[in-house]
Amino acid sequence: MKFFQVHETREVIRLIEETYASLERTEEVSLYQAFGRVLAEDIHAAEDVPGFDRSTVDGYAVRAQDTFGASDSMPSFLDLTGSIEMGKEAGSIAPAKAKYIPTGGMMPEGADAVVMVEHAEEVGSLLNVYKQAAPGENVIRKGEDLQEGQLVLRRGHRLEPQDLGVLAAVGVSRVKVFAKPIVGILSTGDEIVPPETKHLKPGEIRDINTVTLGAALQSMGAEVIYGGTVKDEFGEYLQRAQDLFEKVDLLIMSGGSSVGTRDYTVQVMEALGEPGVLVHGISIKPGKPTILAKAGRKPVIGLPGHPVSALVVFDLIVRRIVNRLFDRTSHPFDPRIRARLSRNLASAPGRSDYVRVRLEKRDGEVWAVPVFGKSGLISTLAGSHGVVEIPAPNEGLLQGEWVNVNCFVWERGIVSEEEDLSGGYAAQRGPEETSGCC
Ligand SMILES: Nc1nc2c(c(=O)[nH]1)N[C@H]1C(S)=C(S)[C@@H](COP(=O)(O)OP(=O)(O)OC[C@H]3O[C@@H](n4cnc5c(N)ncnc54)[C@H](O)[C@@H]3O)O[C@H]1N2
Ligand code: MOO
Repeated sequence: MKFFQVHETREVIRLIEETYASLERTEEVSLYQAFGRVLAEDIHAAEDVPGFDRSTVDGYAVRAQDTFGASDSMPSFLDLTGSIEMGKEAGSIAPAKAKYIPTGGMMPEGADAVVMVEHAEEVGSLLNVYKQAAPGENVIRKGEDLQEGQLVLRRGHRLEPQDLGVLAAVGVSRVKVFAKPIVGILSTGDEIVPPETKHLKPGEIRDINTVTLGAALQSMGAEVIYGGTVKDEFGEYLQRAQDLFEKVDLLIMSGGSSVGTRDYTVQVMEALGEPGVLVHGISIKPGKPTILAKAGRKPVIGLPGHPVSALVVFDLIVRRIVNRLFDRTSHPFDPRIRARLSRNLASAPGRSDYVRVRLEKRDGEVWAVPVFGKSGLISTLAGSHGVVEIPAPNEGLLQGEWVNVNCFVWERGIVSEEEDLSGGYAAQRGPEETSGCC
């Protein structure tokens, strides 16, 4: 065992990638149950979306060239040859003809633009057009949304509401997703009692980490088994850990990770199975006494008892392990925002510091205001919006400096400098195609 030989964060992240494997357990769910689940297959569009040219307005389907030069004082005169009904075949139009078309209606063969009703007037069987239309105006082209054969969503992508819309559009009503990883949480400490405890005895404190870690896990799409609290007694601790370990894909233990005489977490982890403890100590603050182990194929993690440390380490390290379990590869967005630091921050070189900050808007700029306090004070975390990292080689950051604030947005993928931020959409569009309505 590497007893408190601290490892650098980067080294630990690499080890996570190399050591813990995807569960490769999948299931099929309907679109109605797919929100928040992680895709276990690439999805290709089996057909064009839409499958036909459609109008985006209520108006008249025309050949654009028949309207060229039209204005209030010099309208174009077209023959009105009927109406298109929603969900029905649209037929065709000949030159100098027009058909009424509702929003979403199918464009008739021969028409390439729609004149809005506001810009035209029916006079008997004639249509006066007062504004010229450009080819393609007010029309969504066949396949403009998605093209047959196109890769639309990638394996490893978490399904958001808009993704479910894409699946519905291409007619995929059931999808293969990764099974939810089952994660067990066990909190240790003689002083820790359940949050429901009305009256605390001297020396007792209520269990904070079980609920904070559980919620963070749930927001990532994991299924949580709450193991409750266990006393600092090796036999009982091991028994409870073993019972929980049998039921889960990942076991998280909070507390007892340091080097106190009753800190049994390392011993319990070693006893759960080979290869045992891989890392005891990371060069970060808070969170130094974090433990990473593996028993058989399963990851077992020991988090520091201090509530701030436990949640900050979850965000930085454990999130990666959970994502690994369902092979989650892509990121819906970058949760870091740029802000200016409101005061100097000192740091000891050789370890990465994660300083809690509150975000404030001052004169149109976002400022990161450090929230100081010991890592045992959960209220400091509740009063923060994220953390600023002071990387290991740095001795601090200066007031007014622009920094990245890693916001506490629990549901998200991993974002680091090296990783691409393209999101789950396989299709990348040019900037000129990203704007516009309808
Ligand atoms: N001699 C040293 N002592 C300590 C070191 C060290 O390097 N040398 N590291 C300190 C750091 S840093 C941390 S963090 C803590 C971590 O200790 P443990 O993981 O062993 O945690 P405990 O001692 O069990 O608890 C620490 C603290 O947190 C409270 N706690 C524990 N579990 C919960 C919970 N579920 N909910 C709320 N609060 C909890 C506990 O009562 C203690 O006050 O070690 C330092 N010591
Ligand atoms: O994990 Mo400890 O909080 O570094 O103070």
